[in-house]
Amino acid sequence: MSKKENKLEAKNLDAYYGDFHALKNINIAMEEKAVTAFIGPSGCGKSTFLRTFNRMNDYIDGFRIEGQILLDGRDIYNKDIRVDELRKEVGMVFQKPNPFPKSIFENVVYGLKIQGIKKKSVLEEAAEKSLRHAALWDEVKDKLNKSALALSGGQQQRLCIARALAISPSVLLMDEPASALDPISTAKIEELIYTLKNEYTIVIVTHNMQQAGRVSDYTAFFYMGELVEHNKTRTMFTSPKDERTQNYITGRFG
Ligand SMILES: Nc1ncnc2c1ncn2[C@@H]1O[C@H](COP(=O)(O)OP(=O)(O)OP(=O)(O)O)[C@@H](O)[C@H]1O
Repeated sequence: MSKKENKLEAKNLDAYYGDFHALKNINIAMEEKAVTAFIGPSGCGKSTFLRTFNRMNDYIDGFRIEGQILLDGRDIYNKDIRVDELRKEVGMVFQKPNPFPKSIFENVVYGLKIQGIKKKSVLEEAAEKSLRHAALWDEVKDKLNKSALALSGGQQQRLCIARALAISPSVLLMDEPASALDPISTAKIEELIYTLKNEYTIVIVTHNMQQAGRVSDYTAFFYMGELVEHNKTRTMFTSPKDERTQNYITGRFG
């Protein structure tokens, strides 16, 4: 099998919140249609780094980057990049499920409606496809017009994944997507991530090392704003190269 292309890359990336140097000379290339987990102790920069891939940090006063973030080889911080177009390509799911106070159906088709798609049959088809993809269809198909807020936390998170998938991204960023969920819902999200990687490039921030071991092909370990080590997950967990990685994965700090 030929080697997969690099979907996402960071080159000599530094990031700052005002004077605070949050990410220090990060270099990484992430394969397409693979799952990469970002691990590391609290405050080491995982979420900051994740958010650079869809420019979510742009909203934060005083935040700036140096270096490059490439999506399919294109620098997404270039002046000619439209951020709304970028976010269609790079979807995001957050730690706490954040459905809108609308019906299940309206949540899923929200992004499509913003794009101006009005035709009912197109929206219905997209809603079903996305909900099936997010492994939620069977649980909600008879109550699409009910409020999304009446769903369980785990269902709400899968709904948010369906909402992200509806706009056909190629990358899915997930910031601790299961940390607010019970073990059964967590297992469902993990299974889902495993199936989604056939079609999407997935980057997941997780505090749970077992979870990183279960769902990811590659793991990147961050420590105090540095990328210490990036390798195949199995290699990283069995024979880490750096002492700091070893200390972290054996629970000696963090
Ligand atoms: N909006 C902000 N303004 C200023 N500093 C920030 C901001 N967001 C994050 N930071 C700082 O940047 C550093 C990295 O934070 P980040 O949230 O990326 O870490 P993290 O590894 O994701 O942590 P956690 O695992 O606790 O979520 C921390 O020192 C944090 O205090």
